[in-house]
Amino acid sequence: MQSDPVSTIVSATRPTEPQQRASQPSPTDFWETARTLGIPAALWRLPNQQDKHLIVSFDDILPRVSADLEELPAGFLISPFDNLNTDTETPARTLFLRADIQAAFSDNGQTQPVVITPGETADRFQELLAEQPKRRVARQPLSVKPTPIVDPEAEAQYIANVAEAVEAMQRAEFRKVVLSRTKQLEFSDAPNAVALFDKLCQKYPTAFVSAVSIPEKGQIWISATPERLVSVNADGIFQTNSLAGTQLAFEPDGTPKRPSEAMWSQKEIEEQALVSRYIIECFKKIRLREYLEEGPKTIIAGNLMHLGTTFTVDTQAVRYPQLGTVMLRLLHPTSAVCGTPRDVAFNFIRQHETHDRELYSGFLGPVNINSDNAVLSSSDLFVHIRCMKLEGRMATLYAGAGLTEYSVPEREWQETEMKCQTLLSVISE
Ligand SMILES: C=C(O[C@H]1C=CC=C(C(=O)O)[C@@H]1O)C(=O)O
Repeated sequence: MQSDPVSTIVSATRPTEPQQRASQPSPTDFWETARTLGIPAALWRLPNQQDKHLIVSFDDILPRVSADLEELPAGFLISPFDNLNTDTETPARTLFLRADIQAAFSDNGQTQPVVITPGETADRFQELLAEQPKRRVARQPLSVKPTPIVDPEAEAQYIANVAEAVEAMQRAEFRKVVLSRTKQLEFSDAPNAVALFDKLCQKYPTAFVSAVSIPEKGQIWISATPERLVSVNADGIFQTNSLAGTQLAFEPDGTPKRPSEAMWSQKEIEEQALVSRYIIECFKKIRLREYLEEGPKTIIAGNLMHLGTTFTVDTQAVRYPQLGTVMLRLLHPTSAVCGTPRDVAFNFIRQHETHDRELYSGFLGPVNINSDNAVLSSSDLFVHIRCMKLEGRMATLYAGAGLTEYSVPEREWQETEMKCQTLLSVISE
C-alpha cells in the first residue's frame, strides 16, 4: 500500500461536532463522505481510551480474507459467526476494510495525521470532505425514539428452544450452548450512526465501541462489546479473555453493586469456567504453557456484570510471533458465543435459531494499526456482542445467553432482555 504523506495530510481534531472548528473535519464528516461515495468505513474507540479512530476503505466490495494478522496491511476485520474452517476448501468469510484513509481524533485537541492511499477516489474523497462543514446543519440528530416491532411468538419460541437444549444437556449430549435471539425496532428516519457511536463511547468507557458501514450489504453494525478475543500490542503482548455469567450491575433501587461483593451461582461459575477451559485447550493444542491466567474476577460491562478471566502471553519471550493468528483460528467461535463441545453446540444453534446471526457473535476490530506514531503496530479483535444491525430505518438487536443443564428457560430470556438494554438504553434516551 502506498501513501503520500506530504500531499495528503489533513488535520483532524476533536470528536464532537459542536466543539469542531469549522475547518477541521470531524468523524461525522469522514463518515458522511464515505457514505456519499458508497464506500465502507469503520469507526472505533478502544476500551479505557479517549481517542477515536476511523478508517475508510476504497473497495466497493470488501475482500473476504482469512484473518492472518502477519499478512494483512493496516485495516479493520469483521467476521461472521459462521466462519469455521477457513481452509482451502472453505472460502474465506472475514471482511477486510483496508485502511486507505486513516484518522485519529483526540479530545485534547491534538492533531493527528490522516494517511490516504493516493488516486482518484482519494481526490474525490478530499473534495467531498472539504464540503462537509457546510452540510453539518442539515444532518440528522440521533433520531427520535424507535418503535419496537413486537413478535408475539419470540419469547415462547426462545423458551421452548432453551428447554430443549437443557434436556439435551441433561442427557449429556453437550455441556453448554449459547442461544441467541433478535429484537427489531423501526426508526422514523435512518438514525445518525456516529451520534449513536458517540453516546455509546460516553456511556461505556470500558467497552470496545464501534460503528462499521458496509454499503455492499446496505448495513451499519454498531456495538459496545466487553469481550476481547485476541489482541497483540506493539510490544508483542498477546491477550485473550473468557467472559460469561451475567447479572445486573445495579440493585433494584438503582444503586450500583460492588463487583467485589457480587454473588455467583454454581451454574454461572461453571458456565464461565467452560470458556476458560476452552481457551486453555487451545493453548494445549499448540503446546503453549507460558501464559498468565488472571481471574475469574467480576467485571462491569455497562448495565451488567460478568465473570472474566484474562490470559496473557509475551510472544517475544516464548518466540511465537504468529500466536495472535494461530489463536484466533483456534478460538473462534469460543464457548462464550457457541458452546462446548464446539461442533455439537454449533449444530444445535444452526438447527434451532430461526434468524441468521450474520456478523453478531463473530469478531471485529482494527489490525496492524500504527497509532501514536509507535514503530510497531497492534491488533485488537473483540467478540461481536452487544451489537445491532442498522438497515435504513430498521434496527435489529442481537443477544444470546449461555445455557447449561441448570438453566431456567424464563431466566435466560430475561438475561437476553438485559443484554439488549446495553444498546436500547442509549437509543431510547
Ligand atoms: C452471547 C452474549 O454474551 C456472552 C458474553 C458474556 C456473558 C454471556 C452469558 O452470560 O451468557 C455470554 O456468554 C451476548 O451478549 O449476546
